[in-house]
Amino acid sequence: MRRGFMPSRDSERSCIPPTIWHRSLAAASLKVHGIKPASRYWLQLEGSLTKALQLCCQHSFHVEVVREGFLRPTREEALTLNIPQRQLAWIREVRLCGDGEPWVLARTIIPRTTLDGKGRRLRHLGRMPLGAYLFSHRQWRRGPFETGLCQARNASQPDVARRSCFNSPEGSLLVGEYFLPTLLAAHPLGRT
Ligand SMILES: C=C(O[C@@H]1C=C(C(=O)O)C=C[C@H]1O)C(=O)O
Repeated sequence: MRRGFMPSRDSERSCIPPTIWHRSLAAASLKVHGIKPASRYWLQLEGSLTKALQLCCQHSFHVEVVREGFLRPTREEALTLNIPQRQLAWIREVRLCGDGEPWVLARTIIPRTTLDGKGRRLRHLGRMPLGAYLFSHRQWRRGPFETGLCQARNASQPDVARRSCFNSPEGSLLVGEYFLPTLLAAHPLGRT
């Protein structure tokens, strides 16, 4: 079982806690005393997370860009994407907010080669959800999910996450989604 420990990087600036990645939800479940039903629901959700969150909103959904730019991925992220360990990548960290409050933190790593050609659009998403781009271009295919166990530093931080690679002829990118307690409390089983 491949496990990746993502040590805190720029931890004083990143809002995302260090996370240990496991090949599957079952593998991650063996490491903790059970994973809550609400966490399981969101960890296993198929399709666009953005769309699922929008269905839970009473009045508004928006993306807050926390930081975006050419930064160095962690060694573990570079290994996952099979890119040189010291190569910069376009890194996007956002909050996905429902009805005005953050529900999901997301961290996306986009290798430089993926930004060539049509992929250059990925540097200019701004407040447009990444999923709106990926799921509207058929050449992008999502790989399997890994489950992450976060080292939350306080009760407002996520304790579970998922991540997957999206692949296309233009290249790949790695999307991590960290589920906040606010979402799990308000919408334990998604739209009701
Ligand atoms: C991949 C998706 O895009 C979402 C939007 C993101 C963004 O705008 O940066 C990042 C992760 C996702 O939760 C999705 O909607 O499933």
